[in-house]
Amino acid sequence: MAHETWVFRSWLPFEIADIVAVWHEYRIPIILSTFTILMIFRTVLHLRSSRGKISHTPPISPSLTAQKGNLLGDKKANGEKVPRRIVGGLKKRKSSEDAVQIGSQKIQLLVFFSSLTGTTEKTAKVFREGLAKSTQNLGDATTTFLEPQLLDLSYIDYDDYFITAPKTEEETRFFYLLLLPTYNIDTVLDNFLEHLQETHNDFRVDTAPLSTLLGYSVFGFGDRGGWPTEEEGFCSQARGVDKWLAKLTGKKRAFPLGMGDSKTNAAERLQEWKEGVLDVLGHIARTGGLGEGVVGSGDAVESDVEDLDEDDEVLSDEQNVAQRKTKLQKKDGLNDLEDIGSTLNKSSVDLSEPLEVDFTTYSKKSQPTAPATIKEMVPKNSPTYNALTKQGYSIVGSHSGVKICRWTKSALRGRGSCYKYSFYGIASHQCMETTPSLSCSNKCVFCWRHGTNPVGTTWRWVVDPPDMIFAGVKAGHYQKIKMMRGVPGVRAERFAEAMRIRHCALSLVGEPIFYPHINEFTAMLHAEHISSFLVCNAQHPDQLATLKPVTQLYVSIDASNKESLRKIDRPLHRDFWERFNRCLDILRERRFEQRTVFRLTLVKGFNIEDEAEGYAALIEKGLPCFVEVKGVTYCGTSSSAGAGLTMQNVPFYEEVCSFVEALNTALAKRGLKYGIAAEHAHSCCILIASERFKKDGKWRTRIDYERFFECLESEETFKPEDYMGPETPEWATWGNGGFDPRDERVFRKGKNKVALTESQGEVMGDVA
Ligand SMILES: Cc1cc2nc3c(=O)[nH]c(=O)nc-3n(C[C@H](O)[C@H](O)[C@H](O)COP(=O)(O)O)c2cc1C
Ligand code: SF4
Repeated sequence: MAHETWVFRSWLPFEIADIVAVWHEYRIPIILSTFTILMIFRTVLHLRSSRGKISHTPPISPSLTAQKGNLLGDKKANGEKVPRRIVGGLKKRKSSEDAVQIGSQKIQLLVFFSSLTGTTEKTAKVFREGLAKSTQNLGDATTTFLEPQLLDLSYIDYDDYFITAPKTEEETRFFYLLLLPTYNIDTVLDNFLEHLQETHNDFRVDTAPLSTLLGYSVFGFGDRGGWPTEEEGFCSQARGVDKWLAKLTGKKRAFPLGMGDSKTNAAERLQEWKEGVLDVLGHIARTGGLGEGVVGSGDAVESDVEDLDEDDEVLSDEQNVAQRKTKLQKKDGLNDLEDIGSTLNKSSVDLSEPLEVDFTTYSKKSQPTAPATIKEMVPKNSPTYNALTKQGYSIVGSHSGVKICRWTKSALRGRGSCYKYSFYGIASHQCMETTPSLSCSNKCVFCWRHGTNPVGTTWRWVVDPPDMIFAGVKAGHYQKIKMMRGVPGVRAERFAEAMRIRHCALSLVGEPIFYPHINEFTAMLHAEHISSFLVCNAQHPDQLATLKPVTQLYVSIDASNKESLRKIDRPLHRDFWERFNRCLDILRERRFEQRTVFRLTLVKGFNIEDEAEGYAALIEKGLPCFVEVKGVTYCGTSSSAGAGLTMQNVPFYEEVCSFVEALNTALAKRGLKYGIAAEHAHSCCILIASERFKKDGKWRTRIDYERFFECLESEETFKPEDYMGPETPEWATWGNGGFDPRDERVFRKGKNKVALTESQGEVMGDVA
């Protein structure tokens, strides 16, 4: 350094040498201040430029034009066009990523429509205005709903909206609503559908380029006068658009496809659909995402998966993540249901004393002593708990369960209700299947519960309060219904109706009257005008005798004689035959207080052959109002195989019919006034009814539910005839098959329609 200074001095002027000396003296402060000044300057520039951007950004970005250009192809430096890949498809993202950043979310609703004769256009304008008003109050401090925009599909460029979602520089996310008529002549809708299909199949575009949308939902207008059913083309184009958008958005159907007949119910259907959509938008505002949904319960027997078109099976990306998460966190979710109990401080029943109920003997004297510690029937993490939850049950508290049955799912999709609709008017999508006791005292060979439920002759477990069970099963049921929201084919109006439980089938698994507070539980159902169909196994006469009236009371009659009953029900009680007979006596006594039913489940090789006379004798003893005869449902599980059941044990529908005819003749021979009233071939089920339920030559097997509640609330004695409903519809009567003509008949892929659905019944995994 000394050498360098000498060199400078030898040829530089004196002042420069001084500057160098100053530099050496003050270089650190000089560098620091220069750096600070530069940083301040840069920050000021940056702030000025970003302010300019915010104030001038339009809601929909002009960048679309650029994207369009890109789609047609990028140019190489030499001007040659090369295919361009549009990215934005079905990314595997964390579910939270899908959510709009809380604190900055802006939601833009785009209402697309198409119209030829003007009806949809008028409706869409009014709809948009209503939507603008309704969404004004839907947002909060963190979410703003921008004024919904109306877009005519005849005038927009599809590339602007249906290749990728519009982009804005602000944090705005889009939600699409489409109101579409259907035309079987050439219209703009054909081009639109073609565009969606081409985009999906375009090798340059990822398969789900619209996955950045928050969600979408479609409503179709059609004319049932000219196109009565979906097969004949009712709303076919709306259905097509719904399907393609499911693919393009990566399964972001936010609410089921709505459909209305423009000549009759379109306004009503549209209103229901709109309410459903608003509900989802509220959910998005609160949580930033669509929420969860599943195709089915996941169980081979119970799941709907095989009913879905492979490429139509639609769950949102987020839903799929949620579904996996739900599985992983099932335990936590169930804890929520269980927690309902702990939050109910005051139960309507005094539970301070653990209840010990003896079902093994009629003697009132010999109550066994209580065990030192009372255990839970189905403790969490027990093998039973895991097995039941795997089968799709939600366990409520420690001994109750709820599950949505396949018929409920089928009815939500407009594919038919269970036989109880044909016979009694129960709409399956409004029916909750539950039990307050997962434990049973039989091990029936045909039980589709896979032998996983606990068994016992004595209630020796903790007893949960009925109000906790009631709240828990309802919450579990609604949760499962909501999870069906994104499933293809779910009908908007049925989904809306399903959010009000109207019927309860107490028959899921186990034995409902095993539960010591069953009367309090059914009273809670009735207080909310939910009908009660209670099935018991004819093994608990004491409980049956004290049971208060339910809408319809069943006993399972699984055999006509003692030996056959022992083989088929494998009862735990030694005195099972005496118990069984006593139950029949009780039923006979109760037949003028409530509707009583014998449920016969026919198993070939076990309880059909030569037993018609035996069953007729039992009917003579119990004189039930109705006799339901059903072919057994084969579940194809290892447990049914273990019990010795195969498809050979499943009777063909023709065999069930022959048996019913033989039984009917046997009843007539005994002078009993019964007749074959109705059938539901789809589930291999036939109804024999007492002529008490025939008026003016017409069967009246249906129920007037509101009348039932009136009778109950009057606190006066009433008879089953007092709540007898209207005539059984023609299509449900014997000889007409029993399939509701309003529903769409769907046959499973690769299965022989005749063999399965007509002859051996659908495997609906349900005998409720
Ligand atoms: C020529 C013609 C063809 C139609 N084709 C169908 C059809 O295939 N399926 C359907 O459900 N409705 C069909 N419709 C009924 C219309 O979709 C329905 O009337 C709709 O409300 C018309 O809406 P717009 O007035 O907005 O054009 C058709 C109507 C016309 C006039
Ligand atoms: S099968 Fe049973 S649970 Fe399912 S809808 Fe019918 S009655 Fe309800």
